Amino acid sequence: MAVFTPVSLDDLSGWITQFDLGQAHAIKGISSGIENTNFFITTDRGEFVLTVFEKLTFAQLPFYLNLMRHLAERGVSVPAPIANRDGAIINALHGKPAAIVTKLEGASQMSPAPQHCAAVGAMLARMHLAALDFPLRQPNLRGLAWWNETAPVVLPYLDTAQKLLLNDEIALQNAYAASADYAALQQGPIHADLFRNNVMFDGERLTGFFDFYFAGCDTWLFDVAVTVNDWCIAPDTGVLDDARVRALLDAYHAVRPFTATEQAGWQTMLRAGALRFWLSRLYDFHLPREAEMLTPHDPGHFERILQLRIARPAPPLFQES
Ligand SMILES: Nc1ncnc2c1ncn2[C@@H]1O[C@H](COP(=O)(O)OP(=O)(O)OP(=O)(O)O)[C@@H](O)[C@H]1O
Ligand SMILES: N[C@@H](CCO)C(=O)O
Repeated sequence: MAVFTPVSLDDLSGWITQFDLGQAHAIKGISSGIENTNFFITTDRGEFVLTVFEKLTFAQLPFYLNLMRHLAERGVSVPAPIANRDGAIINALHGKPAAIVTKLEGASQMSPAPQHCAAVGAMLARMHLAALDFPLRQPNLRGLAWWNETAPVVLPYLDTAQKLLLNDEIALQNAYAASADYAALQQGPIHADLFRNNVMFDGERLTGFFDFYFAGCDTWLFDVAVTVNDWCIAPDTGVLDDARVRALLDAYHAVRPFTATEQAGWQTMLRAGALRFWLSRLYDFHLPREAEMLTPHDPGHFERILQLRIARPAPPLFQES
């Protein structure tokens, strides 16, 4: 279980008195996360999620938590942060920043059908639009600057072919990011990590997006690419499934129409989406942090996806008439 910071019921009982949540009755570590330490907690007011942030700082967190609050207030279904009696939503626990948010109903849909992908596409577009007037600005901290910093750190662990793939892709993405086409892409706050395990479904009803702790300001197209690269593939091979790609993109397009510039950048952006997670998985694999128990994600999965997106064109963003 990836519990980096243990929290006992005793610890919680003292800490929770600053909130209007009544008494704490239970706390249970959640095993699946790899970035933060998460707990389900039960109080007099019901069930919530407590997150202790392992890497994010007090300075970075207001962006994520206020974005969640902003979206929740605009009817986008995301966990709503709970403020203490002073109005603070980020509070120290064992010397680390921590927050309590509402618990979403349902479970992750790890074998999505086209209708699940359509629900995700539509809500992603609604989320992009709803976040447009969010006043805080923070870059995507796992964006281009981080790729350029991280590539040299992981490069020594790669074989010759992998080094070539990584260096070529970094060069191509730098060139694209410097282009006029890139500058014309729609930007705003994005989720940036909208994998199947960060969305809840109750049957076919989407009950919420969560885990906003990689969110940042970046192109909307990058968010779509990251999402398609996880939701619309054969999990073993990374090959895109056209029916799911079409369902997700058409549903997004119906809410917020894609532009011709986005269409032109789509194939490159799918590669960027693969590169980002290949790099982070390589980093976590070769330079792991200590945890009580931790299984790193397989970097090879996104290496394959990157190779596939280079080799074969994906379905277009939309059909041009
Ligand atoms: N608000 C929420 N409502 C319901 N369940 C939640 C909520 N937040 C987290 N969880 C549960 O906790 C698990 C881990 O949370 P989360 O994905 O945020 O952790 P993480 O460490 O950021 O993980 P990763 O970065 O690996 O996706 C989720 O898979 C989900 O089951
Ligand atoms: N979604 C990321 C983990 C960080 O949230 C991955 O699958 O590598």
